Amino acid sequence: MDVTVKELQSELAEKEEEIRRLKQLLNMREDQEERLKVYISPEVDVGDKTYHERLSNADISRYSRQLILPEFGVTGQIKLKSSSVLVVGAGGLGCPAAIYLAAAGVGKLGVVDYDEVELSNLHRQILHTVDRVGVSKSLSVAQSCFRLNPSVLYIPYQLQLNSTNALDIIKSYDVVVDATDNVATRYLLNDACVLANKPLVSGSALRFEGQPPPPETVTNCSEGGVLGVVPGIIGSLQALEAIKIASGMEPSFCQRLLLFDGLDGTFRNIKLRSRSKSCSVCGEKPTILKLIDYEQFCGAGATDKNPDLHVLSDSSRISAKEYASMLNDRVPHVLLDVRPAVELDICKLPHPALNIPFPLFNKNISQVASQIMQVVNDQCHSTTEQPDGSTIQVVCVCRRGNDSQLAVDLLQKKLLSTGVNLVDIRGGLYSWTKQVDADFPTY
Ligand SMILES: Nc1ncnc2c1ncn2[C@@H]1O[C@H](COP(=O)(O)OP(=O)(O)OP(=O)(O)O)[C@@H](O)[C@H]1O
Repeated sequence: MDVTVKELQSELAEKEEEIRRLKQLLNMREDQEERLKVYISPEVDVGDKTYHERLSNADISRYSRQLILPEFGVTGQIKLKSSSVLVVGAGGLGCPAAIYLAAAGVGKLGVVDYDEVELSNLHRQILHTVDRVGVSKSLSVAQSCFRLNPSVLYIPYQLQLNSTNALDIIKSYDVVVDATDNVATRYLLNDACVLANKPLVSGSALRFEGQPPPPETVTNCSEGGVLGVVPGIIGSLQALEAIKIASGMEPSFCQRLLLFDGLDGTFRNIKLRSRSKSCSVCGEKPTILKLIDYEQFCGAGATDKNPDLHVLSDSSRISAKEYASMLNDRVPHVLLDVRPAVELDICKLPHPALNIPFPLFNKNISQVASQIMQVVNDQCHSTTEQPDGSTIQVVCVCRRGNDSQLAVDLLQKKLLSTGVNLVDIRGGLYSWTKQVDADFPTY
């Protein structure tokens, strides 16, 4: 009975939250419509596209500094105002891209993102705010842009762009900006834009670099890290390119790739080879005539959410709570932390740990295994047997409980004959915060 009441309460809370968000969206749309009546100049409707013939006085004041640019001028502004841009991804790249497109006066701005704002987004996803943690990212970006320029029509899409919905959404926009963070969506957007004949402006930013990384090193901001200003620079460049295309100016990166290195402050501009006649998407005899399953094609998910690995059997895993009891009971063991050294400065479990970052396991497992055995032997006075005859435990931990499993798996094969008992902490430091110490930081 209790469970049912709890379930109903949580369902009710979810519904209330949904109603709150829908009300927010409705208010925003109503407000927008009101202001649009004041701001928008006379329009001529041609099919499903709205063309503006002239600029209002408010437009002239607002855009005056770009109107006096001979390369852009009134013609460019009117074209921009008649155009629509879809920004896919409302994160580190999408925020700067969207705000500059809105500020410059694009006519319609669509923003796609399935995710919600998290605290760890705010150092670089600068249109979201502390009070919007938990709110839809696409809505949050639309709200921030609306505050800057209410004359733009904003369409937030809280959904994951996939092979089923992509063409339908893309077809009502003139330019598409890829501000996502995973390979499957990048392929999807490429093919969808070729099929729909829409220009695509792609960008990527990781660590200190604004460039696509080599496939074997593909990671994401959550794993690889990123200095917030780097996506700011790349997203702004994407906005510039999209504005040029939408306003009828010459694009700069057609068949070109710009590489940015924030560590040494350099830009490199690389010429790409021209369209291949044999390309299966845009070649002379294309074989891809409709969107395919890009997650399967890339062998990777279309979100950067890390799936939980299940590599070890239950007997090789302990919970964070069980480890806390081990510490409490002073059970002798070796704690092996496999996170990169830089992450140890952020937080550590309350027990001295041997730190061997996980990439070293793949590089030289023999050396790693002997390093661990040395520490185990030192601790047990040259024996793996404890006074009561049981074997000593090596407890492996990482941030989320994926690398720790892979590390234990590799070590178990290597140390099979030594009698060392290897386990990992299920869910890593995340579950330590959840199960043992709510004050322990998560990152
Ligand atoms: N297929 C997709 N459809 C809609 N949104 C997408 C899709 N793929 C990625 N995104 C969105 O693109 C954005 C990419 O931005 P970014 O990498 O800065 O954010 P993040 O995923 O929140 O970062 P972190 O890795 O720190 O969690 C994310 O908000 C993500 O939800």
